[in-house]
Amino acid sequence: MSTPPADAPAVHLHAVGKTFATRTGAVHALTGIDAQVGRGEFVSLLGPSGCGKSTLLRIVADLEEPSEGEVRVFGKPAAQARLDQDYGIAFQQAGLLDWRTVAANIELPLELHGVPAAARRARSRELLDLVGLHDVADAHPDQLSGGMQQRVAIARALAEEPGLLLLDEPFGALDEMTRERMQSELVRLVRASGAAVVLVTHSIPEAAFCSDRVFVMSPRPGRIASVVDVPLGPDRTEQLREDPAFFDVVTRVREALHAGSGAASASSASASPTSAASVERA
Ligand SMILES: Nc1ncnc2c1ncn2[C@@H]1O[C@H](COP(=O)(O)OP(=O)(O)OP(=O)(O)O)[C@@H](O)[C@H]1O
Repeated sequence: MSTPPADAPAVHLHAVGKTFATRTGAVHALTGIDAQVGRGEFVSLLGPSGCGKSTLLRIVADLEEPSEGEVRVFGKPAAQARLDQDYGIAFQQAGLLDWRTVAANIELPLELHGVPAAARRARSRELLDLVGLHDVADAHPDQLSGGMQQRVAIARALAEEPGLLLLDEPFGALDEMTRERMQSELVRLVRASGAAVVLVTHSIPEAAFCSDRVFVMSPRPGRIASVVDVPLGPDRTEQLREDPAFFDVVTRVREALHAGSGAASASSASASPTSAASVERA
């Protein structure tokens, strides 16, 4: 394989579509997805239930094959990026192993890839500090709250210093207050690590608070109906939630979501001139 360009975006999707063959016929989950996520950029995927958000994330992660189109992760085919551990992934269920300690859970991907014990331990200590959990390193996951378990899952996803984090509703099972706290922590963590993020969410405020851009999807077959730029700067602190600029973004995302639901046939990323320009921006 030729060497991928050093400035290739974290994610590049061109004309991606996905059709599932089921016993009751074909399910057209995604069509005509054209988008890029820049290095270090935080993008959310928002859209009605069943519009294909998780499927798109799974395609980027090479857990699902697209039926058509091209997927590149840091300029490489998705399968190569998976082999190279270019991304970390976390889902709504933290998916921790209860028989391993918190530190041992974080070290698991490093262990699987043959990283020596001393280096693994050093990395898990560093990550536990980063997520504020160093005092529960030797606890077991079932002794932690849901929010703490999600922090462990995110630390585990960051263990191999990936340039990209793929997150599917990671805070979906948490109460509202914990969820808000986790959002600011997540933004702080990924800014510190420099990773790009693709976050699947159902929450308009979550997408607005965390993202640099929000990709709003139409109902099935899912396409990117519009892209909302979020000009709220790099620091996302709790005060931002009271800021009129934040309300403005929430309103724009909500309007885009409603417009997208009524315009299932709108062409992807061309709902407005700014959207088209944004989606092509690396
Ligand atoms: N393995 C599969 N086989 C058949 N159909 C599937 C499969 N995976 C997903 N689908 C269908 O594809 C469509 C998109 O599903 P997906 O889970 O990606 O949507 P979503 O936007 O993430 O939904 P939600 O917001 O409810 O989690 C749905 O109609 C779903 O039933």
